[in-house]
Amino acid sequence: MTAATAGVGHRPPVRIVHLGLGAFHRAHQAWYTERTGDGWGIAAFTGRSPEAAEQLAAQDGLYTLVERAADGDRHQLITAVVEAHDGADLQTLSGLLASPDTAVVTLTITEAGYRLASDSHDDGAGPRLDGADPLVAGDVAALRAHGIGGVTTDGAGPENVDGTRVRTAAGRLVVGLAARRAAGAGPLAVVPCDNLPANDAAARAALLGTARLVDAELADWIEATVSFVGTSIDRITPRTTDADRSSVAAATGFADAVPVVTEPFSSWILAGDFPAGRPAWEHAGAVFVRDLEPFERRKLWLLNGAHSLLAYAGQLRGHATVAEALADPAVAGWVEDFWNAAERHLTAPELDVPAYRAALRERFANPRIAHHLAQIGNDGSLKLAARALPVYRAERDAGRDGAAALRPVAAWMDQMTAQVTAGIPIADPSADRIDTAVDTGRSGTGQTDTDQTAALLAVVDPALARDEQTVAAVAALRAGSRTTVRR
Ligand SMILES: NC(=O)c1ccc[n+]([C@@H]2O[C@H](COP(=O)([O-])OP(=O)(O)OC[C@H]3O[C@@H](n4cnc5c(N)ncnc54)[C@H](O)[C@@H]3O)[C@@H](O)[C@H]2O)c1
Ligand SMILES: O=P(O)(O)OC[C@@H](O)[C@@H](O)[C@H](O)[C@H](O)CO
Repeated sequence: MTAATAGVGHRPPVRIVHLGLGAFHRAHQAWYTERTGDGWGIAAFTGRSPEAAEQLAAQDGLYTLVERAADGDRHQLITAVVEAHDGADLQTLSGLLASPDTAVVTLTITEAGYRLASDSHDDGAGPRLDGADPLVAGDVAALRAHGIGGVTTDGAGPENVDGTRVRTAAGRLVVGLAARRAAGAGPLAVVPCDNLPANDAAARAALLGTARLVDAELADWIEATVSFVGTSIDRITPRTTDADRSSVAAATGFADAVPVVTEPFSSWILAGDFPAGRPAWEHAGAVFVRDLEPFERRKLWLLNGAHSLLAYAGQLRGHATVAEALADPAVAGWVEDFWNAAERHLTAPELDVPAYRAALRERFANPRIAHHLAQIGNDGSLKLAARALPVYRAERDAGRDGAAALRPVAAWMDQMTAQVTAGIPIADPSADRIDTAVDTGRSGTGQTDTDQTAALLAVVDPALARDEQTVAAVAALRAGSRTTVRR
């Protein structure tokens, strides 16, 4: 499929730069921008490998979005992504950010992509860049050695000591924003669209943290000029499969290498300033609010928290997808218990939690969306801290035991233990620490299951791991569920 074969004429100019060209960006921000129809084009960069950009560029950025409802598929051609590039192409990124036409930078780089210190939430001071992270340290060293403006016209530029380009999203943005500053192109808005609390603060911490380690003047300029917009983003979008590609080809007649399959539901709630303008996303259903936090909590706790519970408890009970796990009465009961606990702390009337829960039951049960538990279970050490433990803390503060909110954590521990034991790789930035923690409880070490529970909890939340009552409660849940696990 190309623009010519698809009958697509004039394409809009680039006004949005996106980092993290994955399925979700194409199902969500690109879809909203397309629906708005006011002529904003997107230049999207991959995160870690050029493949997705090469595939999309070969189709002139065009792809099919499949809205997969319980009763059928609806196909739509998306034209809003007008350029697709390898994320390592700093020259193109710098050129686009140096243009005053570019007004917005969106991000879907995963929670792990922000490279934040895992104990950030302990001191209450907000998110903080992990300067000791090897990728961050490598980028900082490269940028110091070569200079931020060292991107040459042939695309060569600041390279890490091992010869690879700047690799973190924040490092790349720092290079691009230096070019923008030098060109006098003015302010812009950074709009993170990843599932983490206060994602505006996370993006700010990553970007300013990196800039401060490299060039204090540039950091001051970013602080004064760049706006960080908080978002709550929602649209269940599983990884595209070969079967999806075949069904799209059969339905549309186009051999699309990178279609995206998503649910009909979509939500985008935003709070913050757009100093250089933005598409009228509200015309496509986005909602702009002053206070994002209640909406963000509702989504992260009820949807993503339940997803994590389903991912670990579901896999332990032999299920592969969300719909399958939810059809298991034991798992569904644990989800309802978790939601009951969370709902007690989601009291703003505009949240309408009963309706939100009813919609979630229906969305999760969509039998035609095969959302794999293994994909959702990735990076659990980061996700649980934001999606389950805040509910536990709120319950404890209210004088209750909060056990229902510890179940996702207990299930994660059992799933991690099962994976390590079976030699199944763990996709998590703390995989090595998880491995070591699982070993804590092995026979012959003289340590107990409780020691293992404490060691695993320390990977997720070091402060809670020092609380004996919490460790005992998680250990009790693990012991209780082992008797019901079907292998
Ligand atoms: N898929 C969904 O249902 C959904 C819904 C809401 C929000 N999100 C958010 O979007 C993110 C991406 O989801 P997706 O479905 O597009 O996944 P995906 O695997 O299709 O794409 C992930 C993208 O992030 C990039 N990336 C991965 N790790 C990175 C890193 N460490 N640094 C920089 N970039 C990195 C990848 O290269 C890729 O471009 C999620 O992690 C989540 O925060 C996803
Ligand atoms: O995308 P993640 O990895 O942050 O979380 C996995 C899922 O819970 C998530 O993708 C949801 O499907 C999504 O947040 C729905 O809007």
